[in-house]
Amino acid sequence: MSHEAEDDLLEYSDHEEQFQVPDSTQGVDAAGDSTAATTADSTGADGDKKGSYVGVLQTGFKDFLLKPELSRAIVDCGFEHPSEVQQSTIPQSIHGTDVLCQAKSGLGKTAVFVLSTLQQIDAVPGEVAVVVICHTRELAFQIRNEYLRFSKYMPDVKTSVFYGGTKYQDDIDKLKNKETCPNIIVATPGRCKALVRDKHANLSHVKMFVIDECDKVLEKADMRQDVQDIFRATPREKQVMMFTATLNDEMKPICRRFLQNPLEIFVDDEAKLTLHGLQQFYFKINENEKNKTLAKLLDDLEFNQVIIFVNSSKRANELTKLLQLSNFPAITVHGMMKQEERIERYKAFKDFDKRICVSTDVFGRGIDIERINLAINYDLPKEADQYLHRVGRAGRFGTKGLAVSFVSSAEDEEILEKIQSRFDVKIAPFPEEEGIDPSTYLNN
Ligand SMILES: Nc1ncnc2c1ncn2[C@@H]1O[C@H](COP(=O)(O)OP(=O)(O)OP(=O)(O)O)[C@@H](O)[C@H]1O
Repeated sequence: MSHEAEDDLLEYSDHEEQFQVPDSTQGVDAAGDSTAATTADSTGADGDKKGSYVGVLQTGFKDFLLKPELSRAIVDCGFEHPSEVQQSTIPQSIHGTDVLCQAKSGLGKTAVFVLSTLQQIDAVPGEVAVVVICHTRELAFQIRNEYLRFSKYMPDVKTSVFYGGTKYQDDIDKLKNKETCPNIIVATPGRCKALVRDKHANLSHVKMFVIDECDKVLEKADMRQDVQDIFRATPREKQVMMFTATLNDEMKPICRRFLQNPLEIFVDDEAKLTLHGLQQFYFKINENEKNKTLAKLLDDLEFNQVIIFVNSSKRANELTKLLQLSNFPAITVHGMMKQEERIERYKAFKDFDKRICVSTDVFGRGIDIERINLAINYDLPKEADQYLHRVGRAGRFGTKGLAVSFVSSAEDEEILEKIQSRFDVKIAPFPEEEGIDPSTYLNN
């Protein structure tokens, strides 16, 4: 089997789709909306301003005493105050402590590991010091871009992204040349494992190992095995950090096998995973009413950008065609597309060139598109956790947003019930008569 064919199998697939008392001595509850943070209402005077949600913490990034080149980049990125999860994690993670961190969607988990690794890195040419693993190619691409943003004033630090569906030889060439060999690798498990197995990636100098969306990455045996193989190629002594918004009790011990005496940050109550800036509604309709309802929503609602989730690549293609025929300028991203095209479309959506994106769960987690204020579940996901991740694409970093889900079967109704009871969120019938005041879900 060719490398590409092989690691394609091991990446996240569309069809794969089918919370908690801190229990460590170092456990901390950093749900992200307890005490201080809830006092900041995202609909307040400057409530639309990104980051204002967490401003009440009254701490600044300067309190972390980061390298000046990192502090400068933080200012350039427009980060004023650390979010609660950043506040509770960074002071220890920058000193090498292992971390297992659960915090709700969109509140800046990425910056925790990007800043921590950049703070500690000693970039030796030709040596890989940091490995970051995540479950999808677009997320890997996005994380690499975060590294580029924050290492802007650290010219010696080189970061590369490796994932399946691209030319294997290009990765090999990059790794074998001391001038281009990255100090930080961001990768999906399949490609990274192949590079390690074939001895193109030397991980013997790795000092920090990160798994983003760790519950997803370690959930299925094949991906977990790949990560274990990569992990084994790194030295025993290193810092390991893991992040996710959802972490059930079965996954915790699996994650802990990779960790030594970690700082554990859990959301002690699943209800706290609810995003308060996000309004959530449903339509109970038949399957054959979905298209008409969707078109009406897209006409009636005011959105900056919208993401529409479906449960298969085929449905994504069909729905996109239909929307285009109705003059909605939609694009689609799913796992059955050429990789370059996937990334091109991700960029077009991220750069606001496109406003409507139909996607499978390839975009269901981790993807951060600032202007999405509307998430639609054309198909309801099969798991309550996945609902939380999907709707979290809207309402990032305390901004406002709207989530609308179509419920069209008895199975959907059960899932809706589960979501509401587990996350203590009220998902109301969509108010068709009175409509929704756009100021409640539209960010300035
Ligand atoms: N302190 C901060 N101030 C302002 N913006 C921030 C801050 N921290 C993070 N952000 C921004 O918030 C957005 C969400 O961050 P990020 O993608 O890291 O969230 P996340 O916790 O990983 O979410 P998810 O669980 O959905 O993956 C990003 O656009 C990021 O740049």
